[in-house]
Amino acid sequence: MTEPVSDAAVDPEIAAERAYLARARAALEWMRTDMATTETVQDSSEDADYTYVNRVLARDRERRAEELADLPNAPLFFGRIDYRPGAIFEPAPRTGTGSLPDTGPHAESGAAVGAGVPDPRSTTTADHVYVGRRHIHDADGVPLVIDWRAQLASSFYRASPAAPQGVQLRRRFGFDDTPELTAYEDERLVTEATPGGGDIVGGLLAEEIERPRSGPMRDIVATIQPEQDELVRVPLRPALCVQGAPGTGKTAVGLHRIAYLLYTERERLRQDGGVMIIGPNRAFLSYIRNVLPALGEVGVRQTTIEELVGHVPVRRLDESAAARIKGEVRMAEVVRRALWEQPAPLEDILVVERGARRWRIYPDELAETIAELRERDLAYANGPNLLTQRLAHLVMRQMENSGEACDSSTLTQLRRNRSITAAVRKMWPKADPVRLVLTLLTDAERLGRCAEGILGPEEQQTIMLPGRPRGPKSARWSVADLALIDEAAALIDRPSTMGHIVVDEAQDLSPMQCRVIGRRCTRGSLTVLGDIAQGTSPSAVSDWTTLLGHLGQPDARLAVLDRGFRVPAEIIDYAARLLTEIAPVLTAPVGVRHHEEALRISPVAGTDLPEAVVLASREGLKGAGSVGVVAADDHIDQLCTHLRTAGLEPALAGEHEAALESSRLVCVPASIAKGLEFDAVVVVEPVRIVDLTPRGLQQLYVALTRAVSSLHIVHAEELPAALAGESGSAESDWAGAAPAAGV
Ligand SMILES: Nc1ncnc2c1ncn2[C@@H]1O[C@H](COP(=O)(O)OP(=O)(O)OP(=O)(O)O)[C@@H](O)[C@H]1O
Repeated sequence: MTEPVSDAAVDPEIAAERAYLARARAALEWMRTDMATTETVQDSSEDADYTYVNRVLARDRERRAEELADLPNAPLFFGRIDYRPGAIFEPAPRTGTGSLPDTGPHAESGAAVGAGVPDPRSTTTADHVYVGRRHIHDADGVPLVIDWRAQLASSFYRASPAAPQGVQLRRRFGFDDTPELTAYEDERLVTEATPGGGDIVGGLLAEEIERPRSGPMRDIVATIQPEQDELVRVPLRPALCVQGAPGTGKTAVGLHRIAYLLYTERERLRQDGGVMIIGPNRAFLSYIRNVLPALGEVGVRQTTIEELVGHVPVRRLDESAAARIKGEVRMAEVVRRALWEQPAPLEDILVVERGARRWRIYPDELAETIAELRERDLAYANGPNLLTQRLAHLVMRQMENSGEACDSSTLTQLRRNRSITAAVRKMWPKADPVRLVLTLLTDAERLGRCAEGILGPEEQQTIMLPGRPRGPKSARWSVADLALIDEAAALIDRPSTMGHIVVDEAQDLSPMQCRVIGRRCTRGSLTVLGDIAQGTSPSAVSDWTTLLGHLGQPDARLAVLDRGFRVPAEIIDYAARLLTEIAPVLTAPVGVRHHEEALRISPVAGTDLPEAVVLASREGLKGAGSVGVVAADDHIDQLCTHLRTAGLEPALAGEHEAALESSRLVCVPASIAKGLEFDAVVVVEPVRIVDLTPRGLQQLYVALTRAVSSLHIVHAEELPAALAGESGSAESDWAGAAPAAGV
């Protein structure tokens, strides 16, 4: 790989690439104008239908023209791959009539772009294919830039010296903020072996990763790595599950995968209900919210499991024991029993009058009919209709047996018969999922009945709702309760499904939450992202096979990402010491970047701790980008206040939607640190994070792996055993550190 070249004055290549960029920009402008001004197809102003069609077409054109607007901050291309001359483009003379070549979702990789298509970038030495965020062609249909999702573009991401895929050279471009092309970096794939088997991180990639963080997550479309690209492009089905160490790009892969799937399967996904991404909390969703729009996708629902279930607001945190039991799959049967114990036969004979005659259905027949319906896998809400139908049939059969002439209208009349409809209402009461779970968790007798042989008496006691809520509104629901309510709701009426669901931080899902997602998923169209080592919820499972089973996707493809892009090797190696305790089955991740000074550990006296945090924060703020102070949830408010008193202006993550963007310094409760990242991180009193929750070590592992450039651990108490001892870090004894030093 060559050193990045960045001086336009001395490098004629940069001047040439800038000229090409200007040409692409002009072509995009032409595409936009063409889209906006081309006449609508139909033109018959007297015909109302045509007028309507014209309006629809015109609106569609306007929308597509808007999509073609030149985004001010996004370069039109970010890379180039070179093939031998004639491999991609035919060196035909320019005809001016070239048809639009197929570089779309289904175009063949590596095949010539199209017969008779002239190529402005085909030189005597190479065919140049430019890769960007969207396809751009000129007025003659000549492709100037291909969409990164086109099949041909996958070689930009995946070609390697070992498997060059016909690519001779890969060029990555660097841009300034305007965005003007200011640099390029070449990698020769055919003639030059890449040292380290292609595992090195190029200068522009390292620069991109280390670009100071401010605000939400950015897309990585220009620098997707081969192992990531492979996962972005796997087909819709079967389900894909990605186990990835912190910072290996799972979230990025999930988001780019959505953009890719929408490119290749847009219509199918739309017809199947659209695409949705489920994240762990609002802070995380706010952090990722800009990535899909930057990739041109605005119609993707981004939600948490709480919002997805809806029904009631969450107002309480369960004790761990209660959350664990409520999250277990055993609860599905308890809820099922609670719902299906509701239909019950009348104790008396059902008498149906028709004219002068009376027909009778006896309680045992009613019981048999209800039992038969219970056996069937039907949605509870469909029961009344079917029961009415069955009862009408029973009466009609009696009528026929007694010689009465019956036809289809007899059945219709019987179905409307008042005695029958009133009996059905009584026997098959309406069910409301919230009320059902409320009674189940407040009525010990009912819970005892439904949980018989499933939950022990102590477990039953543990999951009862606190207080004596009088109705669904006064009850203080927890997240775990929502999954029970959703289970009931889905038994009553099947929920609508989605074309594709991406679940991030999936390791934290309880089995009952997995069922919430699984039942909304169309035939295995699911991407599951997570890291078993970061499982912090009380009911998190410890292996993917079990979790995928609960999601209803036992045949999912399991892939592993283990090259860490976010966290420097010095930090990830240190944090990975915890793995033997929290996830012994996982191998330690490999950090692709090295920063010798990345890790610093400062033991201080207890009384000095708050000041030491101020000091560490100030130091972090000296660098560019964001600083995160992560501490135990019951400690963070106090630290935040202290930082404010010291004249710093930290935001508190989770306090409001835009907290992460409102200040360079952010205080983060450890419980919501997952998925976030900061240029510099200060982790305060690790042992306090560990002691606060049953999965405290996992919580600490999350906290330690949020840093892009530096991690500073400040502690007064002993470090957890796995982290104590030689770390190779710069260890400074801050006991008695003079806060007045004015750092
Ligand atoms: N190919 C890449 N090019 C540039 N940046 C990358 C690349 N892959 C990952 N990154 C960056 O590394 C950081 C971590 O990525 P991401 O958040 O997707 O990782 P993750 O595996 O989901 O991490 P975690 O498990 O901690 O949530 C992000 O800033 C992302 O932009």
